[in-house]
Amino acid sequence: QDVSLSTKKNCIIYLAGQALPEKVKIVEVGPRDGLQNEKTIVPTETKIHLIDMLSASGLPVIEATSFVSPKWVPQMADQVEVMKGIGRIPGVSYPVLTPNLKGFQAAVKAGASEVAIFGAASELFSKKNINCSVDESLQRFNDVMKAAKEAGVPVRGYVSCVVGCPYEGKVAPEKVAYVAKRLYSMGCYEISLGDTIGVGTPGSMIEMLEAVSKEVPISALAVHCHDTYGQALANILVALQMGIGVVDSSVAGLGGCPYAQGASGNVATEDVVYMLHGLGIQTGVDLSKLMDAGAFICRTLNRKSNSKVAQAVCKL
Ligand SMILES: CC(C)(COP(=O)([O-])OP(=O)([O-])OC[C@H]1O[C@@H](n2cnc3c(N)ncnc32)[C@H](O)[C@@H]1OP(=O)([O-])[O-])[C@@H](O)C(=O)NCCC(=O)NCCSC(=O)C[C@@](C)(O)CC(=O)[O-]
Repeated sequence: QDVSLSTKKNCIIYLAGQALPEKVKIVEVGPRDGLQNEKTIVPTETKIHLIDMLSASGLPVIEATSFVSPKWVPQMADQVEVMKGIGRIPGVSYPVLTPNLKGFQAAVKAGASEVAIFGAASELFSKKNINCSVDESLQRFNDVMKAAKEAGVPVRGYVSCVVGCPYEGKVAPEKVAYVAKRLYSMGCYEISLGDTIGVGTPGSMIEMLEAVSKEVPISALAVHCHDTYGQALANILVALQMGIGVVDSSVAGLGGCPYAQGASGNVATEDVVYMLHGLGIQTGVDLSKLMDAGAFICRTLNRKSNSKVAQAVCKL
């Protein structure tokens, strides 16, 4: 079954009268967000092979690993070996998570040329995830940002729990707007808005995006949707309708945050690419090669893909 760009001829860049971006940048987070919660340690060679396959599929950004404490996230303890082992394709970016200056310095030493800092709109989640309050985290991120500016390293910013928190419940859009604005003002070139536990619906997404877009330009926003309640593609679609052109996703829908009980994987990259190509939106991704990467990691982890597209074409 051909699920490539066969629908491209019927380009619809308007959907129900609303303009959609002609191109979308996909930020593949599978090797980091997808694997960080795996109970069994995934061999470093497997991680490297996965990243190399994802690179070959045409993805422009692949979040490779994180420079966090191995006591907190043991699965990412081989971050240096991963960074040294991957075959980098020119034009592809391989950012890594850095929660503090220590992580930033180690990342740069290992060859990272882009990093991401990660905050939250919820106090309790911030405490559980990075062991500090939201304001303390912003202080730490300032230090990272200062060092990154000196080193000429671009920094992406995440805000977690943008519509709901596993510990606090509903999160007010103003809180999300506050943290997003602080990250943007300190110099993050892009702010990724994470529905960490996948509770958002198009209604709550629009409310949150309206509040955030008053503080941060739409052109600097990305959405990062987990698919716990099966709402991710609908939520991404409303973000596109609001003009957002950057979408985070995880091959085979792998993942979940270790500090967010009940969080399932990110939306599957295969499903996002299928939807975008069906809408006539360019991504530069070869869906067939992407599915090969998804099939490889599912085979290796001995599990079924969470991608509906992969299930439909039996590349499990
Ligand atoms: C932030 C800390 C380190 C604070 O942890 P802490 O315990 O408060 O840190 P500390 O400064 O007191 O140091 C304690 C120990 O950690 C070490 N340490 C300190 N920093 C580092 C570092 N960078 N790399 C390696 N080691 C580090 C430090 O050297 C020391 O080692 P010891 O003396 O005990 O041997 C910790 O809480 C942590 O590592 N948290 C990471 C949590 C994480 O990775 N969560 C998942 C990613 S976020 C996510 O998934 C959400 C997202 C982004 O996808 C978006 C969404 O979906 O919402």
